[in-house]
Amino acid sequence: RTTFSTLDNVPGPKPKSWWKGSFDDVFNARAWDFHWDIAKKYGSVIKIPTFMGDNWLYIFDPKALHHVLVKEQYVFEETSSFVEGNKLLFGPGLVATLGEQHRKQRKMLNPVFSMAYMRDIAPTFYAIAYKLRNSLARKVNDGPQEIDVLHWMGRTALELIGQSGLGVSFDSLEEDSNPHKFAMAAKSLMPAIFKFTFVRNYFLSTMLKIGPPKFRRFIVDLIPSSWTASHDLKNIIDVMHSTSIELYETKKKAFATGDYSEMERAGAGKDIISILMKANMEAGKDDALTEEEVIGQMSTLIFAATDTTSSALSRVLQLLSQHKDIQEKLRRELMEATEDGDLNHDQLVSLPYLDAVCRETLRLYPPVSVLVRTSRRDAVIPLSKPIKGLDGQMIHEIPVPNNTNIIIGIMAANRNPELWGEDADEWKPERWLSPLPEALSEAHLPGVYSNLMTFLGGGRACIGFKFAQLEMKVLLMVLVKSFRFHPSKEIRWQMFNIAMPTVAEEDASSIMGRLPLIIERIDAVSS
Ligand code: HEM
Repeated sequence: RTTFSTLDNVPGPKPKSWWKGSFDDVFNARAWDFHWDIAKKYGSVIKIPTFMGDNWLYIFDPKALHHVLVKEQYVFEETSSFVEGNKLLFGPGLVATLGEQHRKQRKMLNPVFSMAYMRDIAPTFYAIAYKLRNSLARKVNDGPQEIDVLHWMGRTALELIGQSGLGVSFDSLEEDSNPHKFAMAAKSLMPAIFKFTFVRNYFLSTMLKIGPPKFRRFIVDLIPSSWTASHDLKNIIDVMHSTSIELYETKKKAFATGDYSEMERAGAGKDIISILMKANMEAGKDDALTEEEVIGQMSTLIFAATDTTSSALSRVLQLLSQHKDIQEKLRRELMEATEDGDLNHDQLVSLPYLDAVCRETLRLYPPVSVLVRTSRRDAVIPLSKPIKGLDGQMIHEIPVPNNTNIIIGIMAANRNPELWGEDADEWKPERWLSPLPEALSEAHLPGVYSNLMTFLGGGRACIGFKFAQLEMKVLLMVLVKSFRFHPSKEIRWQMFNIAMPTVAEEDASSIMGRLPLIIERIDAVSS
């Protein structure tokens, strides 16, 4: 800690406090300006002072990103706090495992997210989208109404992954239906976890060394009920875990007896977990996952698919409400394309303007703005172009000691003006209709999707990125054809782990989001 290293020599913001450095500037609900300012001021490699003088590295340099996420992905792993925290929350699924165990799980799950699955699942997506449309249509039957779009997108995203991921319906999407307890738990999960960000980063590993799980649970039970955060989180985990086990046992019984009646009410056994369970039964001993690992994928999928998708959908509807011309142009494309009825998967994904609107939204407003990796040994991170160190010397690569935390600047990479041009921070779907800047293709960003880091890249990239795009496109197709969206109240997006909209004038400390928009019915929707 007393030796001056290359990492110390990297420019970055001054620490706000000796205790936490700039940690709270980087990770807080209003951190947008801080992230934009440091990207503009320091460029694509930034030193972030954190807890007690510890330095983290913030990167969006393309070569550095490629190195960390692809080339040396087993050196730069998820942080222990992320993996251990997720294991407590969801069990040993994809987001809670590392190295060989994670690779093995991806090997079993990657084929499930195939193009054939996407084609199969498209009708289920349409059916859910029409249910949503009919409920909204009933609400605006007598004229335009203010509606909380985030509420409906959240319920819909959960229903989409519920039916197509787990083969179960959590929500009839009726106005006054009682959501399933799992749906309630999933909805409260993100805000509940966010309260533990600092504790999770710095103390979780130590806390996990205290006695067996039963003892730790006993300790949590002793925490006074007035400190509700820990009890809320424990109750949420209990509901998600017990529901996953129930579902798993139902499916197992159905496979064993051949009686699919229970399962076929939703998903007809075509859901991700059923496909995984079948493949797992046929897999060799070396490839097969344990029951615990399969069960671990259930809450993982719900967690990974719900808030991300509803955040993206809410954002695109808000943007359309603010850009009438783009909304009309999109509607025209959708109307013309569907003169002869609904489009199948392949027709839908190849509509150019719909695609441009989705890509541009996911570029400028990635639901996940930053992620953290940690070096598991001493390593060297190469850079696309040298930066000037604090001592005036040029730095061409950065040696990082074992256990250095690296912040992956997803949003900063997606808005880098050196790659996207001077209008990088404007929402312009049209940019996707002409060839993209040469600098961008030459940069070789490691993202799995369209030169974007939104779904990350490498062995831990989002496994559901095609699923997410299809969800967005089906819902936009159905909703934009049926309704006109207008802005309502001033909205402030919170930079939680996943971006969430709130109403600016409402309680600033609220961590349950809301996105009121005025919805006007424009077609003869049969309700
Ligand atoms: C717009 C929507 C979505 C966005 C922006 C998004 C983004 C991401 C990102 C950035 C990661 C990397 C997380 C990390 O390394 O810590 C990730 C991982 C993951 N995503 Fe998504 N995601 C979306 C939708 C979905 C959907 C719909 C599914 C499932 C159907 C899904 C399943 C997963 C899973 C299982 C992982 C963990 C992969 C692994 O560790 O191997 N995501 N996602």
